[in-house]
Amino acid sequence: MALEDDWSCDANDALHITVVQPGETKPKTLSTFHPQFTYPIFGDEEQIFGYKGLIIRLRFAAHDLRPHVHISYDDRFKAVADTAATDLLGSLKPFVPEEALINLPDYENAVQDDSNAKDFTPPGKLVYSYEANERSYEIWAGSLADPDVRRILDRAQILVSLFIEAGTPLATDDPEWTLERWTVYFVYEKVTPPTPTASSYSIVGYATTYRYWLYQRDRTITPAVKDDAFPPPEIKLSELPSRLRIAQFLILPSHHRSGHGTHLYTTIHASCIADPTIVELTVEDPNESFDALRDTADFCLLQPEFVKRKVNLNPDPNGAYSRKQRLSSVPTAELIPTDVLRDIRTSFKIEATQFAHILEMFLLSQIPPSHRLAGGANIARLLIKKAKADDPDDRRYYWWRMLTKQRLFKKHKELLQELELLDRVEKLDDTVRNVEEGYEITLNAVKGRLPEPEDDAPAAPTGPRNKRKLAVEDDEDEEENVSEAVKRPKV
Ligand SMILES: CC(=O)SCCNC(=O)CCNC(=O)[C@H](O)C(C)(C)COP(=O)(O)OP(=O)(O)OC[C@H]1O[C@@H](n2cnc3c(N)ncnc32)[C@H](O)[C@@H]1OP(=O)(O)O
Repeated sequence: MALEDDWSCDANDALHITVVQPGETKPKTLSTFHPQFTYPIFGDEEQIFGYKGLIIRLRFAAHDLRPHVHISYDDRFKAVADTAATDLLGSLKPFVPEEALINLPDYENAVQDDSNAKDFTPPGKLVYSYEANERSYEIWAGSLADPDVRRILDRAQILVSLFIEAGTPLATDDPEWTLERWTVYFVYEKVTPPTPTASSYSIVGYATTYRYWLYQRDRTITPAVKDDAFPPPEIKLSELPSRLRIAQFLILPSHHRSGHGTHLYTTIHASCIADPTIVELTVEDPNESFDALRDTADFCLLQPEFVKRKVNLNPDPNGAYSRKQRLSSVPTAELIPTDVLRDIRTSFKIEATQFAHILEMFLLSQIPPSHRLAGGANIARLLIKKAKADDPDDRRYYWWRMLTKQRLFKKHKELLQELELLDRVEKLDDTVRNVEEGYEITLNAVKGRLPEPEDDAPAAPTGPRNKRKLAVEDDEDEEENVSEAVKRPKV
């Protein structure tokens, strides 16, 4: 134990990632940061044994990401029987390209005297430019079938293991027809070159996306055996109706919370909307911070459309309030304009569950804060009065909870039906409360980004930003669980 304590160190602390560019006489550091994860490389404990004062420096050239690994330490444990220091190069080799293992002076010379750097442009095509904090940025996109895209992606991919939990690098040596399904987006800052021969591009982040075919059965056609020519004409995957899926999405830590992720996501979304063969945008296993980014971006996109199309909850569905009837089911089509909403969802190409979340957020935002949980709404009274509450905003809030519960129930029906009735009611109640708390956080985050509300319109809530708590887990494609502690922030 004592031996391990003396000679062990935290792998995340030992690994330093450094972005470099040419300096006056040798490369200089632009930014340095630590990884979020090293378990794929050094094991679940993220510990390295056998070194004192260990620094593993992983360098990237700012423009073309030319990589380099340099290892230094003060002392190394001398092997005793079968106890030996971690084989650092052996652990790193599967994750870094061979070119990263040259000696440091050669690497520094290659970066300092790179004769191609001055004319470097990111691979693919320039698709979007923007300014932030008086600095200029560009987003470039190219197919993975392009060798220049593959070269930069191969260099960048170690970052996937270091920053995306359960993320795995892409195989870039697949056959061309499958590489063509992938588009890689790069975000670069346009910088003043530090030397006359240096590049004016500096990496900020990147994302990979792929198309996958969407099976759509035309029910107006009765299947029949056809006498078509054989072999059939070549099918181009890029022309078939598809979903677009974001696979890896990464902004370097030195650029976090400056809106780059939002620009990148919005650019990918805009490309889906512009492409008639793409039916909707989906995301592969998003984490909590990506969900926060996606929710804020989608809310800002859809909110003006909801306002323009006058989407709101009808507080008196089917005249139920006036007739004081007890309804046996949630009258969805009377509460919300389902046709208008279907039209908005398909034209904005947003996946159904994500659209439901954004719609629920919007409908919640239309109820004045004092009639919502966050503003101290009297839930006990609401549960007695239900749809017969006197105030239309109380009725709206009642129906908002019912609609949200209905969606949650449908989605988690099998799991919920395993519970006793009282437990089921309690679980749904907890879940809808957690969902609402999560929505309030997003509404709070988008406050400054949307036009100011009219005087009589409800304002977005204020309050501290806290972590979202959930009772039911959600994932677009995978089996879902009812649980207390979940990775996904919403249901
Ligand atoms: C499909 C996948 O790859 S899932 C994995 C996603 N990638 C990673 O987790 C890798 C490491 N992390 C990152 O690359 C970045 O933190 C990202 C991509 C998640 C976010 O990128 P950023 O450029 O920082 O996002 P951006 O500045 O546009 O944030 C927009 C909004 O999203 C929300 N948001 C972004 N990051 C976070 C976070 N860590 N926690 C909570 N909310 C967040 C905030 O509301 C933010 O607005 P605000 O800063 O005005 O409050």
